[in-house]
Amino acid sequence: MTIIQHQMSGNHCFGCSPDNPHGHHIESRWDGQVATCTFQPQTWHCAGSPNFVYGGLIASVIDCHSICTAIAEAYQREGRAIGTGDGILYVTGHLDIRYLAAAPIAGPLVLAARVTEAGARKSLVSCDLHVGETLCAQAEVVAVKVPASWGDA
Ligand SMILES: CCCCCCCCCC(=O)SCCNC(=O)CCNC(=O)[C@H](O)C(C)(C)COP(=O)(O)OP(=O)(O)OC[C@H]1O[C@@H](n2cnc3c(N)ncnc32)[C@H](O)[C@@H]1OP(=O)(O)O
Repeated sequence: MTIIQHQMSGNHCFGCSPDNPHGHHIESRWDGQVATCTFQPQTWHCAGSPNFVYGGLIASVIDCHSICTAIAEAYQREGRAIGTGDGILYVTGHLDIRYLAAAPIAGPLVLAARVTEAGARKSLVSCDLHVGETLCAQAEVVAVKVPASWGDA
């Protein structure tokens, strides 16, 4: 399955660049409809309790995974392999997360995202985050298309 981040050059993102030494290095696997991501939290990613994952970390991985899903779907809509031809870039316009159950720090966090609506300037992405059988968070993301030069600004 295609790893979205491995197809894109010039990616400095804290959440998903393979080249950012301080980042989370998330990897989003795209099957043409759904993108999945598995993220293993570390003990220092905890919330007030050492046993549960910090909500900001959950937001971070959902954000990045969802935007990369929007990017992958946009390339597909144009009939191009990810990262080929003129760059396609989306940024987060709106991130709406419902934290439904505390996520055990033992993880792993398993994310599944899909584009639910796609327009010329924005895409809506829905993302679920499970640990085991438990749906811990559910998010709706507005991904807004920006010029590829945004990545170099
Ligand atoms: C190659 C590497 C790739 C790596 C992936 C990186 C993932 C990183 C994810 C991030 O963290 S990105 C960083 C956090 N986000 C930002 O910094 C974005 C800051 N905001 C902006 O730059 C602008 O406000 C934005 C580009 C989002 C919108 O400005 P525009 O002037 O381009 O939007 P415009 O007003 O023309 O609206 C275009 C469409 O988007 C919609 N829209 C814009 N901002 C929105 C918003 N905030 N919420 C909801 N919808 C929004 C707007 O309604 C409209 O919808 P319609 O086409 O249906 O009319």
